[in-house]
Amino acid sequence: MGAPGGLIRPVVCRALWPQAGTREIGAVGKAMLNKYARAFFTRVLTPFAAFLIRLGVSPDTVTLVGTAGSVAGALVFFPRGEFFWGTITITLFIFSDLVDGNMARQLGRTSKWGAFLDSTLDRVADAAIFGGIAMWYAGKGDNNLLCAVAVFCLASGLVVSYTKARAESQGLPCDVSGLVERAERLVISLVAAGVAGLQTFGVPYVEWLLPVALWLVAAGSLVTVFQRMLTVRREAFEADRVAAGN
Ligand SMILES: CCCCCCCC/C=C\CCCCCCCC(=O)OC[C@H](COP(=O)(O)O[C@@H]1[C@H](O)[C@H](OP(=O)(O)O)[C@@H](O)[C@H](O)[C@H]1O)OC(=O)CCCCCCC/C=C\CCCCCCCC
Ligand SMILES: Nc1ccn([C@@H]2O[C@H](COP(=O)(O)O)[C@@H](O)[C@H]2O)c(=O)n1
Ligand SMILES: [Mg+2]
Ligand SMILES: [Mg+2]
Repeated sequence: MGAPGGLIRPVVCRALWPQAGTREIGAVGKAMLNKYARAFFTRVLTPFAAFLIRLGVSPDTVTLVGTAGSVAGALVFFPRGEFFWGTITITLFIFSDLVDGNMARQLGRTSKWGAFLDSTLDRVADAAIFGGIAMWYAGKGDNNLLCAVAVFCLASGLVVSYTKARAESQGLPCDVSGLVERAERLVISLVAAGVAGLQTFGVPYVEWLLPVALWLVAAGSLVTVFQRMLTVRREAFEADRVAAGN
């Protein structure tokens, strides 16, 4: 998980920038879904997480199996244009990303390794999802422009996440999620892909949804990269100023 809600005290940042020592990021720092939907899904998924714990399953196993299932769903179905079944498969597995952390918290075993594994494998699943869509448009979907937009979604999504990871590795809080973080990227793309996939069953007028979603995610991710970069730029300048004693 990125920054948990509540009080954040990054040790390095505090040393560099004492007045930034206590930051309430829970309310302001999260995009819409992470802010509102996460609490709901936490309540819904907690009994399932408890059930897996009773079976002796570890959070890391859930992280790994969830990613493997999402990647398989994306790379088996999407390149063939089977968007309905691809989306159903990915959706079944991708909620593991909300279950693994829930299990770790119930066990009182949240760990730095778990946080690293969770975030790193998020990138793998995201790459497979947008890569699978790009492969469809590069092949039978036969649309170079949409292939490029899907590749842009893939790359910009990675950059969105990288901005935060790189800032935090320097002790700079990146306490703005921006317009489109991971949950938004996935919900917009997967809802559109799933509904567009109903075309296979003869549902008319749905095929335009996926292109629209891709353009939205691409534009939103670009805005988000700038939002995060500007936030980190401000914080980096301030930290440098304080370190220089000005
Ligand atoms: C007509 C059919 C309509 C169907 C409607 C279905 C509606 C479903 C609607 C909503 C589902 C909403 C689920 C939203 C859950 C959001 C909760 C949330 O915010 O979780 C966040 C979490 C990501 O956070 P992490 O902390 O684990 O990871 C961080 C993240 O990777 C950061 O990346 P960044 O944001 O910066 O790019 C990193 O920086 C950070 O390091 C890292 O820790 O959640 C997720 O990512 C998982 C979200 C799951 C989203 C599931 C989407 C599935 C939705 C719909 C599928 C619809 C299927 C439709 C089929 C249609 C058939 C007709
Ligand atoms: N295998 C794992 C996965 C996650 N964690 C911890 O949970 C946090 C992420 O929570 P989510 O609700 O977003 O999944 C993560 O930062 C870790 O602290 C873990 O310990 N092991
Ligand atoms: Mg998770
Ligand atoms: Mg995750």
